[in-house]
Amino acid sequence: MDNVAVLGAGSWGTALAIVLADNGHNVSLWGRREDQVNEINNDHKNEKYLPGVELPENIQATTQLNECVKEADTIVLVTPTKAMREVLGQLKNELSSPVTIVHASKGIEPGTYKRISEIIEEELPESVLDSVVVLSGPSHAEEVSLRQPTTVTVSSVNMKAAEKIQDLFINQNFRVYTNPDVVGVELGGALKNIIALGAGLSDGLGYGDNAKAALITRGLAEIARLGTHMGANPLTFSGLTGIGDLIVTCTSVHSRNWRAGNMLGKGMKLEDVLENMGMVVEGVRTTQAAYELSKREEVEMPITQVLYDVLFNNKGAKQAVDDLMQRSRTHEVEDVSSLKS
Ligand SMILES: NC(=O)C1=CN([C@@H]2O[C@H](COP(=O)(O)OP(=O)(O)OC[C@H]3O[C@@H](n4cnc5c(N)ncnc54)[C@H](O)[C@@H]3O)[C@@H](O)[C@H]2O)C=CC1
Ligand SMILES: O=C(CO)COP(=O)(O)O
Repeated sequence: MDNVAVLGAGSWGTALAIVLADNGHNVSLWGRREDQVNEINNDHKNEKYLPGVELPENIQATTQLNECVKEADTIVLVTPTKAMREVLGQLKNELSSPVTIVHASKGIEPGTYKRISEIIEEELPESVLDSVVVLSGPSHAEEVSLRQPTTVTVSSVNMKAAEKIQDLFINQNFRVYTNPDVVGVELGGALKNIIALGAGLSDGLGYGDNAKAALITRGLAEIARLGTHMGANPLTFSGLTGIGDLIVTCTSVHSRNWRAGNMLGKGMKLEDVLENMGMVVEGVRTTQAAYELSKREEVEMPITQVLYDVLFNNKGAKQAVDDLMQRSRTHEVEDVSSLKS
């Protein structure tokens, strides 16, 4: 039985805390709001993020970061990508010996184009960082919290650390695989959110399954194109953290990215969509980061490009789909294997 600190008491942090608590670990969950922490400790609920779900009693929440991490053998970071540097800045002051950090967030930082494991390594000194492990895959919090069958992948340059984290999380409802390709695992998880926005947008416009299948397939092609260019193993994109997560995010009503795209497709403005959601929609910032990175690296990403124009340049949703359909003709498979279209 381990002591595990989970930083981020939103949907995914709370769902992962449930998995860990089901496995018998002592879980300390860090939240920002006093009322939410009281609700978790006294009523064993987190109604805003996981309505109707009863939380195990071995999850104890706190607003005090030092309290949360002081006994922790492992720290699981599950705040939005935007908050990572701020949270790591606070965490650095609370650590005195090396600890394994697991992160389960999905994004790329605009401006630096860093993956989250790179941000962690930048912000935490080696003296307090044992290993970084990424946890990713097709896993909506709503289903994980109901103990529905789910599979994820953990990845690290230190495979012993990845296996330790596999042991920590795995149970009969939550099957955990390992993969040494950190770059591919992180990029697959981050970039699929862009395509999910596109799938929602297409559904919002009233287009059908043909359009969605096209977005998923051609989306995977551009994810793999950027990913392999950045050093990922192409095979990772046919796994759980590639096509697996792409399918679940593009087809599930649980997906915040899909829902945001859907509202955009129905004509809502981005700022109203984000306000309406009240939860993180990682795909918006990731679209900006991936668009800029693809320009810098000269990697063609047509879906990302039109999504960027919809989000940041007022392009209409229908016009975006028309633009994709009217691109100059190209090969299909060559496009992936030669990394050029
Ligand atoms: N919800 C899901 O099913 C899944 C989410 N993820 C990823 O997990 C990450 C977190 O997502 P969710 O939990 O769903 O988001 P959420 O919107 O449900 O919750 C985010 C939580 O982070 C907290 N937070 C925000 N800024 C913070 C800051 N500066 N300091 C401390 N806490 C802060 C919020 O108060 C909230 O409790 C995202 O990167 C998302 O892509 C990954 C897999 C599944
Ligand atoms: O990453 C997820 C499922 O694997 C969650 O996706 P959303 O952030 O779109 O809800």
